[in-house]
Amino acid sequence: MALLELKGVKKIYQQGKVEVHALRGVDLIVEEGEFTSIAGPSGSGKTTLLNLIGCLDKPSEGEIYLDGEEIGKLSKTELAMLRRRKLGFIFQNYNLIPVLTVYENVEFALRLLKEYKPKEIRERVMEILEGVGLGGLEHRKPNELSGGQKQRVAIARALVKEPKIVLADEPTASLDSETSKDVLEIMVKMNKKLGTTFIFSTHDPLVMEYAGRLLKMKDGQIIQDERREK
Ligand SMILES: Nc1ncnc2c1ncn2[C@@H]1O[C@H](COP(=O)(O)OP(=O)(O)OP(=O)(O)O)[C@@H](O)[C@H]1O
Repeated sequence: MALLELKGVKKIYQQGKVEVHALRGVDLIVEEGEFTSIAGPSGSGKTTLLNLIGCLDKPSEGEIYLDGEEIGKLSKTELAMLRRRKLGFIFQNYNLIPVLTVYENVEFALRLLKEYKPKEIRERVMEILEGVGLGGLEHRKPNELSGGQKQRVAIARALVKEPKIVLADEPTASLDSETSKDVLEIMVKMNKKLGTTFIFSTHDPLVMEYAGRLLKMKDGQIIQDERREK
């Protein structure tokens, strides 16, 4: 079974009396270890699709299987557990906790899981911070970091629990092109090292260039699915 499978997924938002058809029947299979980017014009449904894959919302129709489980059948609590254990999120605006240090921001994601002993937590956090090139900066607060460094903290936070999939909504939108490149290189490196599946939504041609698979969306449907040799 594929890591992720969407079958006939539709999403309809109710805007007062008007129905907005954000996804109009999406079929998609994503295998473990893919580095996939979703492109498409504004309003084509990219964020809606990521939100459904991220178990932040449920489809109006169709089925989504994540690591063998159909997410439409899960309760809110089960969905939250699944999200915590199997998914990592990276956002355009980093979403770091400003009062916590770099170390504590990353540590927090592991503490939530309640599965690791303090020593293990320390080892894992330090290892992942080294991995994303933030060794030595663990005592800084987010406002003492550059944009690229903040996004690296977000990457470390997403990866520290070794999720099955990392979902990144416009991860380079707040970064200049040089920094975007650095951040993408880090994600490629972690994708290769840990085998984590990455799914991006983006307008950034650079992200599309790095992607091993490029999906194009239009009007709530996937209209192109292109794989590239890397
Ligand atoms: N909560 C909501 N309620 C009603 N309509 C919504 C909601 N969220 C999104 N939409 C609509 O659904 C459609 C798809 O939106 P979505 O945010 O998924 O597009 P997108 O491709 O991510 O766009 P962008 O590139 O601008 O972020 C749009 O028409 C949008 O207005």
